[in-house]
Amino acid sequence: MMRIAINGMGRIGRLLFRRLIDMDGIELVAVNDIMDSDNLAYLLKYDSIYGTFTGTVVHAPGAIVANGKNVKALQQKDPTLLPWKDLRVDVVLECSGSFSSREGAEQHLKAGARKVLLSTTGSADIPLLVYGFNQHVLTNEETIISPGGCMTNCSTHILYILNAIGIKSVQCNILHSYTSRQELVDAPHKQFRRGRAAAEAIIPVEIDLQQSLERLLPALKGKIASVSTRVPVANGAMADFTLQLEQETTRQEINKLFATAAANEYKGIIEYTEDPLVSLDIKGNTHSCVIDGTLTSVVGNHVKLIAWFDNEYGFTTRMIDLLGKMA
Ligand SMILES: NC(=O)c1ccc[n+]([C@@H]2O[C@H](COP(=O)([O-])OP(=O)(O)OC[C@H]3O[C@@H](n4cnc5c(N)ncnc54)[C@H](O)[C@@H]3O)[C@@H](O)[C@H]2O)c1
Repeated sequence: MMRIAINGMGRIGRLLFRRLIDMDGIELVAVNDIMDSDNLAYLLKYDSIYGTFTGTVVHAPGAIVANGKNVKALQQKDPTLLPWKDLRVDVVLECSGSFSSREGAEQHLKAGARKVLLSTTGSADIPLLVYGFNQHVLTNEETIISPGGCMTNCSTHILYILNAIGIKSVQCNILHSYTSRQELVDAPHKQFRRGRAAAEAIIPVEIDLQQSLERLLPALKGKIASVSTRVPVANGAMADFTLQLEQETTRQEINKLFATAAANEYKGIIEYTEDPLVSLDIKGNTHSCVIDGTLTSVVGNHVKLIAWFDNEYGFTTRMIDLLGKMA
């Protein structure tokens, strides 16, 4: 039985809670957030994206009881003060977004956890393991690991597969639902545009996707540019890749490449579809990316490829996959 704690019960932390509570081989022993646990229990029960929890979830003093299982609920801002040693926590799922550097994540180890799995890319000194790409390099020695972000999980496979033809350059724009790292109404923000009303505008934001892709695919260093455009929907993302390949290709060749990958070695990681999807259709999809073959277009060696993903559900699926490798 792997003993798990979740630090940061936001969108990602709560979705992991819902998915892990009844999972074989997992014991969810504690959650921690700076917010009150009765509020967390309420948000676990009623979710604006994925609907009402199908089991039972109630708040008890110092605990959240879900499907009859008692999960300790802590309210501690400083991770070094968390009782991970007493609770014999094997892995902390660090989902607060506040401890994504090595120094930050190490605080959970100091508190007595054996290992930490981030919910984002993290600093460059933390091993970056994208499930379905390089998770096999994980050794038992690693105590802090990163699964990449949702955008990295989508893009890595696509660029790796297309680089079999040869990529000269790639421009990537991830059209992404708004997140809590934006403001709902206009407010001051270090990245000015993230401070603009999230549900009112199409908002380009700076991202670190290029850096993580260059770490994973060093052969593409200097060939990648990326931006994310936040759009007024609460869930879902559409990645739009424009590539110059080393040689001319066809729409049929590109689609065949991805349809074959999805049906074989990338089964469960990549999906290929020719259905006329919109972003809502991707809700609850467990794949890292869903290639939309209807939108592939090619002019000579110039390729446009579109992939959908559920930034929450698809991503937490990969975190859970990676967790399974952390025994
Ligand atoms: N939402 C997404 O689509 C998505 C996808 C992939 C990765 N991520 C990454 O996951 C992380 C969390 O994202 P989110 O969307 O769940 O954010 P969120 O804002 O919904 O949740 C963050 C939670 O952490 C809590 N928190 C803040 N400081 C804390 C502290 N010191 N100790 C404990 N808890 C604390 C907050 O109260 C909140 O409940 C971020 O790093 C984000 O980049 C998010």
